[in-house]
Amino acid sequence: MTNLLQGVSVFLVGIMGTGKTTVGQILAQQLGYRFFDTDVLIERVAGQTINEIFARQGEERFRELETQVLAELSAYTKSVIATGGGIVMRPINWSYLHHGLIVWLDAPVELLQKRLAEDTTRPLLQAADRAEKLSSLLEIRRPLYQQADLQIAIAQNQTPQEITAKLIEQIPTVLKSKATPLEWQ
Ligand SMILES: Nc1ncnc2c1ncn2[C@@H]1O[C@H](COP(=O)(O)OP(=O)(O)O)[C@@H](O)[C@H]1O
Ligand SMILES: O=C(O)C1=C[C@@H](OP(=O)(O)O)[C@@H](O)[C@H](O)C1
Repeated sequence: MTNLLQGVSVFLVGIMGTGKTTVGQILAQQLGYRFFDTDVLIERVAGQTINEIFARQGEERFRELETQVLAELSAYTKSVIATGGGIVMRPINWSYLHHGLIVWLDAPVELLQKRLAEDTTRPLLQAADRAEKLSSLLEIRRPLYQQADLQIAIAQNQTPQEITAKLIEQIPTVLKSKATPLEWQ
């Protein structure tokens, strides 16, 4: 399975709740890759939760830490990296994401709203109008997610295992159509 990607890392992008962490862990296991979650690493570096970083130091500080963690991860091979939903917003982050295969998990907003209805860990969704906030974030970011190498459309009731299987099935199509950067050879 690893041969398919020749050790190239996979970066999962997409809005909050699409399943980057859930799918990423299964994908890593199936590829025989390591798994990393940028949010977990940010919390470790800062010694605070994501909520605390936003509340005490603000979103800009969180974005700086996110870029710092991503820069370090981009040097790794054989890794699946679940990124935070806002990672696509900073142009510099794309230079790091392009070290690997960028996969967009694209779930309908109604599904995300249902999944995150009770969530308290995402500071951008703490407002009373969380459903609208999620929709507007998705609209702003959609053109950026579309820059990914591969888009995986997620349907209602699809299990993480089914989504992972679909992703693995589609990898060869994108590897063929993408020029092979030197570090991939
Ligand atoms: N395919 C799926 N079917 C049902 N629930 C899912 C699926 N993928 C993720 N979830 C659930 O949705 C929530 C958000 O998933 P998560 O992997 O944390 O998303 P992300 O990392 O993209 O924010 C979690 O509670 C997770 O268990
Ligand atoms: O969309 C965003 O800007 C964010 C998404 C979160 O990650 P998930 O996409 O893993 O929830 C986390 O990085 C932070 O709360 C900000």
